[in-house]
Amino acid sequence: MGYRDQLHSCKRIVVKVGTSTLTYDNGEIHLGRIEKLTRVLSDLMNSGKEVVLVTSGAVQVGVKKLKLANRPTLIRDKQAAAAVGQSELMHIYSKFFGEYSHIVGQVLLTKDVIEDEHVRNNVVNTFEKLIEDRVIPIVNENDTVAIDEIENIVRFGDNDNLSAIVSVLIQADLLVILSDIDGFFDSDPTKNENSMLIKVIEKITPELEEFAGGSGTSVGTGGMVTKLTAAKRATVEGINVVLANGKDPAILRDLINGKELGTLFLSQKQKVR
Ligand SMILES: Nc1ncnc2c1ncn2[C@@H]1O[C@H](COP(=O)(O)OP(=O)(O)O)[C@@H](O)[C@H]1O
Ligand SMILES: N[C@@H](CCC(=O)OP(=O)(O)O)C(=O)O
Repeated sequence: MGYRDQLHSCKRIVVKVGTSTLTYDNGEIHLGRIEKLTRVLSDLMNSGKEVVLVTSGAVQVGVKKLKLANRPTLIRDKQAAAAVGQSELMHIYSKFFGEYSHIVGQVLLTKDVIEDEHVRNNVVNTFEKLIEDRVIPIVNENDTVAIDEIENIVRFGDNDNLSAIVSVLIQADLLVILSDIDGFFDSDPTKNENSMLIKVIEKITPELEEFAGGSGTSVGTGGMVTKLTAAKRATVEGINVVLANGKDPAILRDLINGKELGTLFLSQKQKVR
């Protein structure tokens, strides 16, 4: 059996979608793509899979709703835009999933939920009950409070790592990160046209980490750096991770059917359920 064949039997799937996939180049919300995404995810649910969606986009949707001329740079301005955008984003997901008779539940988290056992258990219990009730949890960082300070640099939001944390907490079988790029390349393809796609990564080594650059767009946040740390976080805990292009969300179905698309980061251990 090839590496890709095992994806077919994945039952619990976390899908992360980034701002660049949810918006047009002009920053407006890409309703057609979100509609397709919800259709594919609804169909996966109907086929018996368990689906959790981790979505970015709150800041950008808020920027457009508030009719701001530019995406804000100040943290407080981004937080305010996210507060406006998050409710709009949920409205859109609820409307589209509702058309396919699926119910959504909003879960706003911070990455430190894993640090306290009591909090962690509450989060897991909420997810398990939503999944049991066939509700699709829609997760985003709680942008009002989620500010990371790494090496004295204040960073706002990192849904790549949040999606890995959620995948580990709920013991997902597969994490799919949908972005605006075909997968992980040996250098940033938006800067180097000779970059080569890496189809399978058996282990994330320091050499591979050197290939990861920042975001290529003004709306994206973490670029490949956060996607790689997320992939590491999930694969060491026994979860396969695929990074793929979300421009056509039907790719999700093809990936699960074993098609060689995107980059597959192989799980580093057998998962004990
Ligand atoms: N080695 C690499 N392989 C692929 N993309 C890379 C690499 N290094 C940097 N990137 C950049 O990362 C971007 C995707 O990250 P990001 O803009 O944060 O998207 P998202 O909104 O989906 O999280 C790509 O468009 C590309 O410009
Ligand atoms: N929580 C923020 C997104 C942070 C984030 O990780 O963005 P992205 O790099 O587009 O996945 C928002 O909803 O706008």
